[in-house]
Amino acid sequence: MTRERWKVIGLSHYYTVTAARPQRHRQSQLVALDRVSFSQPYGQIIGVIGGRGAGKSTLGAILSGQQRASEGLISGSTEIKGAFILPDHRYDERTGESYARQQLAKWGISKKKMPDLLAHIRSFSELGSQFGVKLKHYSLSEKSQLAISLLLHMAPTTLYLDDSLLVVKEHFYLKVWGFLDQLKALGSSIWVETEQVRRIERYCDQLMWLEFGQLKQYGDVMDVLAAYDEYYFQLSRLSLKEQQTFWEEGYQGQLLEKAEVVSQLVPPSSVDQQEVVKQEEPIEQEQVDQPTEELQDVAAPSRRHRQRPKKINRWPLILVVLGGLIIGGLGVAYPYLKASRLTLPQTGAKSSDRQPPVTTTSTSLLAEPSSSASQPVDLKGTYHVQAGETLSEIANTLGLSVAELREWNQLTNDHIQPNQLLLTVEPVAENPASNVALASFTHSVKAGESLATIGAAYQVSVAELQEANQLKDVTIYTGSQLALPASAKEPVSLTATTETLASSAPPVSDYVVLSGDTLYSIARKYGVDVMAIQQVNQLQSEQLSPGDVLTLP
Ligand SMILES: Nc1ncnc2c1ncn2[C@@H]1O[C@H](COP(=O)(O)OP(=O)(O)OP(=O)(O)O)[C@@H](O)[C@H]1O
Repeated sequence: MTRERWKVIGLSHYYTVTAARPQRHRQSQLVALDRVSFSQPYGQIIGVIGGRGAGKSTLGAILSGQQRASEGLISGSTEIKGAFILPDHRYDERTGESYARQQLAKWGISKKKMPDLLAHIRSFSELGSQFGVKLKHYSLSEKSQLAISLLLHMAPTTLYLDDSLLVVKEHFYLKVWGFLDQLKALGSSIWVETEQVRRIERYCDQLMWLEFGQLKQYGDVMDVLAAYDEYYFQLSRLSLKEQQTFWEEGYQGQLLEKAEVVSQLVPPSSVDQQEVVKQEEPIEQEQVDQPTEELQDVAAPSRRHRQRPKKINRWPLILVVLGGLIIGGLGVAYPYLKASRLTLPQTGAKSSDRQPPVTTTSTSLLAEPSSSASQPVDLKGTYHVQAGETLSEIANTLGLSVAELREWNQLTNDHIQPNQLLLTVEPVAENPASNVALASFTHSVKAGESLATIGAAYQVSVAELQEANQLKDVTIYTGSQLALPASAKEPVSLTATTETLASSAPPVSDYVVLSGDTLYSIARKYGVDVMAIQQVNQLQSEQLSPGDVLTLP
């Protein structure tokens, strides 16, 4: 029986993202990793692949101890973790040798072993006399050669390597792989993230494929590659616009929205322009290199006991309503998807319907449109407004009065929009907490709500809402009725959901000052103000010493 080195269970990671104008600093939690679980035997090279923003680097940062996960458990011996990181500008004034010496000291290499190791690193890196030159004079490939040589000579038991940073000449690249093979033989777990899977495919024992924070497939290299190729082949057949929508929906699906400060609904085009402020939570290597063979909770301490977004049982009434709808021959259309023949919901890592990750072999993006989806049919008791129609025309057509339509739809005037869904029966009961008209199974849009916030509340994706309402974009109007898709669950108060998340957001972390750090470099790294750091820490000067612990504002 193969002994597993790693067992990772339900690894999730959230980032707080803040959209700048025009959304007035709306905050969301981005699910960068969504309950990823896997195990890995000793001495293997795992290739990590996936589209943009799939969560690869986040996984790497967690596995290599650069970052703590929001949730999840990792078992296994993890004595020496290493990630391939190029020296940044903080080290500009150091020579390659002094940088290497400092890193080795950080990793606990004794003074006795140091000269020997430095000599090996100098030779392996092929830097020669440049080893004694300041890093600010190094080219990218020279920095890359230095960093990888250092890392390999640490013989880490767990190593995460982002292939795209390995900007080296071919012969050096091959030399690195030769070394990796030796480490593998010693039992190291090696993770190589790559954009060019063909470049590393032959070296890998297994492939891990992530998309939108979810584990899509993990296992045999050829199997995963076949599925991955097919997925991207199908994607490439879509038009550029459809591809953009695909990526946008995937990203939106990862967001747990905070509904509050949305002053107005924003059309999709403006989403592209939004500036996302990333909040990083790096931690120091030494803090996490704790040897352990136990299953350990890898979440940040403050978040270990956080509540997950509330799990809601399926609303029994939905079944009743749905039964009726299905029998009534409900058909919904999603014109965009129909046209593209692309089923997107599985690709969006919809935060609200997150399932325990499964290794899936189904990767086809294509689905034949079902016959029931070919003709848009309104939900029973609702009416989709067509372009140019007025409220009184609709009332006439339906044999209703304008007053009835206004009352049932809570309209304060007769203004209606194309595609707006109107209730055409009197709501039987209203659940004030959920804002749902039970009779018709619709949601009345309130000011400040968006498809994403409504989707989060009912645990459906934006795409599903668009499909149910024949919406080509995400524009919705206050007061209008939205049809809820069949998969909608009992709504939660969105504020409660987002508050739970917000309260579990990472606290302001402490930073341990490293040699070479300055107040300015720390401030720049964490996007905070130098004076703010001074104030919070009551610093009288800018003088810092390695080992000082700073509270970051
Ligand atoms: N510090 C951060 N703050 C906020 N969001 C972040 C942060 N770091 C990453 N993200 C977001 O998390 C998601 C996963 O990012 P990650 O870098 O792990 O993906 P990736 O698979 O490495 O992407 P790529 O291949 O594009 O580099 C992305 O949507 C990214 O925008």
